[in-house]
Amino acid sequence: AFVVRYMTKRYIGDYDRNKEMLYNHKIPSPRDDVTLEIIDTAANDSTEHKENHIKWGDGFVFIYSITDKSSYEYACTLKDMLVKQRGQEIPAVVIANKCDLLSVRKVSDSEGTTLAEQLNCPKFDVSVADGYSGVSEAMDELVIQLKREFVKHCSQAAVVANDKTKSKLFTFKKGFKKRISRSHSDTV
Ligand SMILES: Nc1nc2c(ncn2[C@@H]2O[C@H](COP(=O)(O)OP(=O)(O)OP(=O)(O)O)[C@@H](O)[C@H]2O)c(=O)[nH]1
Repeated sequence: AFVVRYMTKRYIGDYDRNKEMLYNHKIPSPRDDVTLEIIDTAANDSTEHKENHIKWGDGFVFIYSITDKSSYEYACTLKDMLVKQRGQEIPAVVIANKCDLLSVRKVSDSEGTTLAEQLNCPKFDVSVADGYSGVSEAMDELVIQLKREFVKHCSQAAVVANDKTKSKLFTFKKGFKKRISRSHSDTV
């Protein structure tokens, strides 16, 4: 429901929880359009499948329902897997969903905050059923983190490429010096 709300602004409340879905979502931008590939994971994924998703993803949305403790515990299990495989510095957001149902809350606000702290990421209280704004705000934040990570990655790659060029030049210089000194001693 969260992904479809984000992509279409509409609320559709009935999905097969055991079906994995892959969506493409284009975000128009004045400079370059960005296309997000979003996997809505299935509830019955095997451990291997989950690990593959963790390897594949550039960013992660951890959604739980505030009315369902087991959904929170499941999000915590996935958080442990993510941190173990990829560390804590991965773009992520935590979504405490179903905030229209506060009267039947089963997961406290501080539990949600703890999860977000462990992922070093922000938490958003939303109701997918009630509206689009909370959903888009959370996804905008994730996209900002993804872009930041992308820029960091590009500049690191540029530094590595620059270092490689420098070390090639250094080898060349050394070789050149040797050759010069050898030819110098030949003539003396
Ligand atoms: N009241 C309320 N119901 C919601 C909200 N978001 C989703 N639901 C309902 O919660 C159920 C599960 O939503 P899904 O989007 O299918 O969530 P899921 O995690 O893929 O599926 P489950 O594992 O079945 O919870 C559906 O019946 C939705 O209509 C919300 O913000 N408020």
